[in-house]
Amino acid sequence: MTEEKMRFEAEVSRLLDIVVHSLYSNKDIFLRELISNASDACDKLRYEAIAKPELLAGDAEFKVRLLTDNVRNVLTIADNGIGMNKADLIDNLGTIANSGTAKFLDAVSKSDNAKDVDLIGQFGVGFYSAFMVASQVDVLSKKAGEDQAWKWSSDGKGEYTVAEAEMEGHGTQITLHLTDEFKEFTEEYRLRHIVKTYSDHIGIPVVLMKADGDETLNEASALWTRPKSEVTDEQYKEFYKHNSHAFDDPWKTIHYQAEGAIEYTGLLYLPTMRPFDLYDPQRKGHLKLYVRKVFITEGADELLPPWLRFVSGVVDSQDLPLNVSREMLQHNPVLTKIKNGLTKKVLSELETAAKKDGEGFDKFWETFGSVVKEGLYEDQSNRDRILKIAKFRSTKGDGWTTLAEYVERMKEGQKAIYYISGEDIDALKRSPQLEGFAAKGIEVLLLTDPVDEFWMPSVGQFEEKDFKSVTRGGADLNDVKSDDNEDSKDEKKDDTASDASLDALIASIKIALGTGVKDVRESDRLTSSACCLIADEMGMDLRMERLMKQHNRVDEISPRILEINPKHSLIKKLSDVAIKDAKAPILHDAALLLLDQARILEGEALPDPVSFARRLDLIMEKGLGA
Ligand SMILES: Nc1ncnc2c1ncn2[C@@H]1O[C@H](COP(=O)(O)OP(=O)(O)OP(=O)(O)O)[C@@H](O)[C@H]1O
Repeated sequence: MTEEKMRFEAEVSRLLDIVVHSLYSNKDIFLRELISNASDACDKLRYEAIAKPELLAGDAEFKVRLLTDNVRNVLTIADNGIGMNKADLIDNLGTIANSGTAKFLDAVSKSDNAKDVDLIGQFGVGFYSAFMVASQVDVLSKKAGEDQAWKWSSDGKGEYTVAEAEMEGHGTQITLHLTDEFKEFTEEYRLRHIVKTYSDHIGIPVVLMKADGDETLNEASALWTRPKSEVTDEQYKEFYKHNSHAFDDPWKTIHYQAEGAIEYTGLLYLPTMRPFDLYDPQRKGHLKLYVRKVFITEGADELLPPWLRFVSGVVDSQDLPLNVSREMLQHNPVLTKIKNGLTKKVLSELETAAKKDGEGFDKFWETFGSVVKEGLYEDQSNRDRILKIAKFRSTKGDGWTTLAEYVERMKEGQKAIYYISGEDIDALKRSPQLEGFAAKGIEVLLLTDPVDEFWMPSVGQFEEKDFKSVTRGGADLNDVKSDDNEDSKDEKKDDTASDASLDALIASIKIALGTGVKDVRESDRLTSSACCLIADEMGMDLRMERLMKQHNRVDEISPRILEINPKHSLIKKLSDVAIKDAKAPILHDAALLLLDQARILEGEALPDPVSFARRLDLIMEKGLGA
C-alpha cells in the first residue's frame, strides 16, 4: 500500500495552529461540527440518489454512528453519506476549500488579538476543530459509486498522509485519537449530553454503539417538521447555528406552515449579528430548500430577493417534484410563489417588530437597514412597505426617525422631504448647505449608506412629497414660514450686501472662475459660511457624482454652482470693492480662494493645492499689512 505524504496549505497550518491553541473555550463543539458534516454528507447523497438510486447500494437508512474505545482513548464518528475520494480528501481537508474559513483567517490576521472571541465567534472552522481534542485524526472514506476507499491521517502539525484503504460500504469514518486531557469524550454520558444539546435537531439518527445495544441520542426528526409547541427555544437556536453556520443567537425565529394553493413549511431566522460576508458578491445565502425533507440546494436566489439575503433557515416544499434539479429551479412558478410568500412573511414580521419592539427593530435596522434599502429600488412590489418601516438619522436628535414621523414634523409651507448624503454623520451635520435649513428649523435627513444614492432618485417621493437634496438646485426656503426670531433677522436689510454691489461681485467672480463653475449666485441657504457648492437642479447630486467618480462610473465631476452668502461680512466687503472697481486684483484671488474653500468644505481634494497655498499666503501677508 503506497502512502503519500503531503503538506497542508500554509493557510491550513495557520488555521490549525489557532484552533489547537484554544480558539474556543468550549471544546464540546468539535462533535457538533463533525456530526453536522456527517449529516450534510447524507443530505448530499440523498439528493444525488434521486437521479442515481444505485449510489445507495441498498443502504438507504442514513445515520451517524458514534463508536468509543475508552481503553485506546478513541472516538469514531461514522456516516453512510456521500463519502470522499482521494481528490476530495486533498481538496477538502488539505486546503482552505471553504470561503468562510479563508475570511476567518483574514479577519484573525487583521485583529490585534488572535483570541478576540467576538470576532472568532462568527466563524466555524468545521472539520479542523477535531484537532482541539485529538493528537491524531484518521479519516477513512469511500465515495458512493466508487470502489476504492482512502485513508487520510494527520497529527495536525503541518503534514498529512493519504493512502489506499479497505472499507465496507460508502461514507466516512472519522477516528479521533483523543489526548489524555480529553478522555471524557469516550464517556457515554458526555456524548449523550453533547448530542442532546447541539445536535438534537439533526434529521437523521445519531446512534451511540454500545455493547448492550445501540442508543439513538437525538430526536432524529427534522426540526421544521415538528409542531411549534414541541420545539424549545434552545432547539430553535441550536438549529439556527447548525443550519446557518452562525454563532450568534437569532433575533427572530419564524416557523410556519403555508397552506392553500402552495404548501410549504418555512423556518426562517433573522440574525442578530451581521454575517461578515454580507456584501461579498460570491456569498451563498443560508436558506436551504428541501422537497419533502430531501435537501435540494442552499442559498438559491430563487428563494429570497437579495435584499433579504441575511435571512437563513429552511423551506420545505410539498409541491415541487422530488427530482427537481438545481437548474430547473430558475423561473419555476412554484418557487416564485414561495419566494413571494417568504418575502411577505418576513416583511410582516418586520412591520410587527417596528410597531411593538422599537428598540429591537432599531438595532436590527442599524445592522441590516443598508441591505433592506436595496429593496427600495430592486423590488418595486414591496417598495411602499419597505419605505414605511425604513429608518433614518436626521438633524433632529440622535435617534432614528421614520418618514411618516418626519412628515408630521414638517414646517408650514415646507413641500419637500430634505436630505443630505455623505459618508460620515458628523461631517454631514456640519455641512454649510444645512445652515439655512437649521435657521428655519427645517429637519434634514442625514443619509450615509452608499445605497441611499441609488434608491433616492428612483423612489422620488413619500406620501406625495418629493425627496430633495439640499446640495442640489434652489433651496426654496422662502416659502417656509420662519421661526419668529429668524423673521426679524431676515428683515434687517442693512445686514446684507446691496443688490447692485452683489451683482458686481458675482460678475467678477464669474469672470475669474470662467468654466470652473457652472454658475455663481446668491444663496438663501447659508447663514454663517461665506460660500458653498451646489449641484444643478437637473444635474447629479454632489455626493452621488463623487461616489460614481470613486467607482469610475463617471470620468469627470461636472462644474458646480458656487453660492455666496450676501450676509457674510467677507462677501459684503468684497461686494463693496467690486462695485467701486470691478477689476481690482484682489477679486480674482478671492474668487479662486472662495471656490477652493467651498471644495474643502465639501471634503473634496483641491485640483491645484500649490496655487491655493500661494494665494492664501499672499492674502495673509496683506492682512498683516506687509
Ligand atoms: N463526513 C464527511 N463526509 C463527506 N465530506 C465531508 C465530511 N466531512 C467534511 N467533508 C468535506 O470537507 C469539507 C470541509 O469541511 P469543513 O467542516 O472544514 O467545512 P464546511 O463543513 O464546508 O464548512 P463549515 O465548517 O463552515 O461548516 C466539507 O465541505 C465537505 O465537502
